[in-house]
Amino acid sequence: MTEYRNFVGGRFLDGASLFDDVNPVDGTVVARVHEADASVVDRAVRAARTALDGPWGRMTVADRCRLMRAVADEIDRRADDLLAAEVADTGKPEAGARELDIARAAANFRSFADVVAAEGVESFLLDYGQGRQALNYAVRKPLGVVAAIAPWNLPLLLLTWKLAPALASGNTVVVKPSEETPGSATVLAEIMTAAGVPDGVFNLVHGFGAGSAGELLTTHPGIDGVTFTGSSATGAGIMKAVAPRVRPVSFELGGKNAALVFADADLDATVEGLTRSVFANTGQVCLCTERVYIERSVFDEVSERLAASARSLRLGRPCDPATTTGPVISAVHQRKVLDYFDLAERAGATVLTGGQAAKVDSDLAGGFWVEPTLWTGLTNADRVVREEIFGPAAALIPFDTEEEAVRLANDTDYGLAASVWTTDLSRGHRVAQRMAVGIAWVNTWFLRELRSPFGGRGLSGIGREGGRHSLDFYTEPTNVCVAI
Ligand SMILES: NC(=O)c1ccc[n+]([C@@H]2O[C@H](COP(=O)([O-])OP(=O)(O)OC[C@H]3O[C@@H](n4cnc5c(N)ncnc54)[C@H](O)[C@@H]3O)[C@@H](O)[C@H]2O)c1
Ligand SMILES: O=C/C=C/C=C(\O)C(=O)O
Repeated sequence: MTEYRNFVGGRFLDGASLFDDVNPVDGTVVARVHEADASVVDRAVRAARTALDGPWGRMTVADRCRLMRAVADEIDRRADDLLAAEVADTGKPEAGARELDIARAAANFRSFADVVAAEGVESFLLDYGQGRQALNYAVRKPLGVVAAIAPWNLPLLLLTWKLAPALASGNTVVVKPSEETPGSATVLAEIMTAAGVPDGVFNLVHGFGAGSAGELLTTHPGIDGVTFTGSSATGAGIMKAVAPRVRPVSFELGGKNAALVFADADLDATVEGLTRSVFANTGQVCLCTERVYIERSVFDEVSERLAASARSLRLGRPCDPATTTGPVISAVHQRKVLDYFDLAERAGATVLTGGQAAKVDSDLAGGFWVEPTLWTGLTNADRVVREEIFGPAAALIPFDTEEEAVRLANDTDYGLAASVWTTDLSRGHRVAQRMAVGIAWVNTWFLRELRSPFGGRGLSGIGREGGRHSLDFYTEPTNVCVAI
């Protein structure tokens, strides 16, 4: 049986206890995971501090960026091992995981190597009277020892989205992957060593959240900042944990994302795009659409075509090329999603498609399967339309005017993403700019420019990461003012 160990100061360490790593496709145990206790977490934070004060802390930007590219190359070389670990933990279809999760991990490191290598020094000449001048320049220094806590939906993509800028900026890290998906982060530890990243720069602790490695890490006095991706509730808990020491946080949290479909949209492209935006990764992407507002004149046509597209999705084994959709991550999450299915029906929803636990082959019956689901007959007042489900489901709601569409879309406590579908690009720009979100797509979805600001507002997060925006979190500028 595979065992996933903690990785501290360049060595794999046993944990105080073991927990099961379950494959959501069939409910079988695929590995045993070493849970880090307080002593292992403390050793990891100390190793990170020691590394920061060692050769890594004195490394030139050019050498660090060279190492980031070496990590990306090693990710490419170990792609099959990363894919196997990610698929065993998540049950997601192999083709999609290779194309998105694994490929983006390498791209994240290359993107931030480019950003850091190109980053200059911000400077200003101050004229302060009688011909006198002062030169101001801001040098960026690493934040220090960064705690990176990742979720289970895009484990490697989201972990490396934090790791790449953190390491490229000269920090050292202690990462805590989700207890549901320990595998790819453990392979990444091997990759770091193989790429030449010095011992102690990358440390990995396994475990759970409150009362386990996650909370032990965020409350550790040796942590200089926390970057976290996960639920809004957990984000709030982490804010409390770091508040006594006033440590900075960067949060990518939940979403309740809207799509606006106008009557003049290219309906073929829109139905294809919406099918991806609602059901990608079995709806377990914080950017997924869970509210689809459709101009009334095309409401019936779009609803019927979207339902037909959802019914064409194929739930099955990750290795089957015909599989489009995997299970949800766990029995607990399956119950949460099914409870929302029940809530929708109690709220009077019409189930266009889905609404139940999915029927699968007997050898998969131990897995956590749900039907891709679409509802009509709900409103913004319903809990199912206000609360994040984080599963393969969306409510379809009609609108009559652009103003009404904008109001409905922005009527949420979240603020992560939106998509606007129209062939009138003036309207596309106008409506996208009015979305109270971090990222608004027009006639596309989940198309990512890694240098652009990415993140959410309200319950969807704090801060932006991406390109130079990541440097605002992972570095601390010191402005030097020199009287000339
Ligand atoms: N905005 C994004 O980019 C994004 C990405 C993925 C998931 N999410 C959100 O995350 C949720 C689903 O993912 P999840 O169930 O893994 O989220 P989660 O918040 O339960 O867990 C995320 C991570 O935080 C850890 N954790 C939990 N409690 C903690 C605590 N008190 N202290 C420290 N660490 C703790 C977990 O062990 C895990 O590693 C959904 O709400 C989804 O929208 C957001
Ligand atoms: O589930 C959340 C997905 C987040 C995606 C990113 O952070 C990204 O594409 O960089």
